[in-house]
Amino acid sequence: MSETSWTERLFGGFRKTQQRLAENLTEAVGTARLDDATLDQVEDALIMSDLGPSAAARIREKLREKRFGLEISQEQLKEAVAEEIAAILRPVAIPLEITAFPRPQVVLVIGVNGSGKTTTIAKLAHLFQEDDYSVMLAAGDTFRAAAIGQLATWAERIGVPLVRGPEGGDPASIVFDAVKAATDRGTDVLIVDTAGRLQNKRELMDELSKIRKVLGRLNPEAPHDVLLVLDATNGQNALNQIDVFREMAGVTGLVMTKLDGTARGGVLVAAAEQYGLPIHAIGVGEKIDDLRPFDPDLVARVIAGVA
Ligand SMILES: Nc1nc2c(ncn2[C@@H]2O[C@H](COP(=O)(O)OP(=O)(O)OP(=O)(O)O)[C@@H](O)[C@H]2O)c(=O)[nH]1
Repeated sequence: MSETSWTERLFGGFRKTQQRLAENLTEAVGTARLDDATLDQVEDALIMSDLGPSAAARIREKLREKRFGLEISQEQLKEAVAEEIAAILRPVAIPLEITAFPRPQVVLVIGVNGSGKTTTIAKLAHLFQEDDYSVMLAAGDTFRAAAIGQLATWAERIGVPLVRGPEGGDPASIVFDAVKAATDRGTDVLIVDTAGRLQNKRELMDELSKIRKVLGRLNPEAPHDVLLVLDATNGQNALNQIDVFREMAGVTGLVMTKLDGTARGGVLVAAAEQYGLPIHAIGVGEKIDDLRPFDPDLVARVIAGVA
């Protein structure tokens, strides 16, 4: 996909977030000079736009440092906010690099059901294919037949091999078979789907640690990446999931999906500020090329509504 159409899609996707922040900020700028009352309002506007108290406080502080007492128009305020959002996003906007030696690089994908996990796996596979990496998928979510079927459909559509077992099968043994198959074929990336039953933490933890153990036996470096897929429409709840999964599964990076069609895209900034985990990619739609690594400056401008 050309960068122009991705940029357009980004703007389209973040429209609701942008509107929310713009509305909230518009209310904030009542006076010509940046004073404490205005800064309070800006901070509130950022919190109401899901950027979280910590990012909001940081942005407020930076604005105060740089502009206190100076005249500021609404446009300048948005520009200044965009710059501070970019400063928060830049350190975490890190694409997922394929560096594992020996191959394959094993990417474990975790997240609650419905977060967009399966779709994200397909989109990630597609991204890697575009970079000429060979990809294999493993259907480690054996809890629901639908999950296996969905992954199989995607695998066929994008033309990547899938290692799968029966519904209720042992995820660890599927992962074992998949790593062996990927190693034999010299596949670059193996992406592993996992079950997302957060309501049964103990079982999920056991399952993940069993998968880890099997992986470790085949390759001490694996899994090389543990990606948590988050649904931006969940707002604050998405952040709680980072806490839970980090503790359970040692998350190495995030993918945030469904940034289109939600006014809660500010949660991307909250996640960046509060956790500092790499955000490898963002999803702004259901199509195969709706997931991309992101340009922090562009996304910051989109969120703040600066053209
Ligand atoms: N609008 C939008 N929809 C998305 C995005 N990513 C995934 N979806 C949709 O979200 C729904 C759930 O996605 P799945 O990939 O099935 O999510 P999952 O986490 O695997 O969920 P289960 O299959 O229920 O375990 C699907 O209808 C996807 O098309 C996105 O970035 N934007």
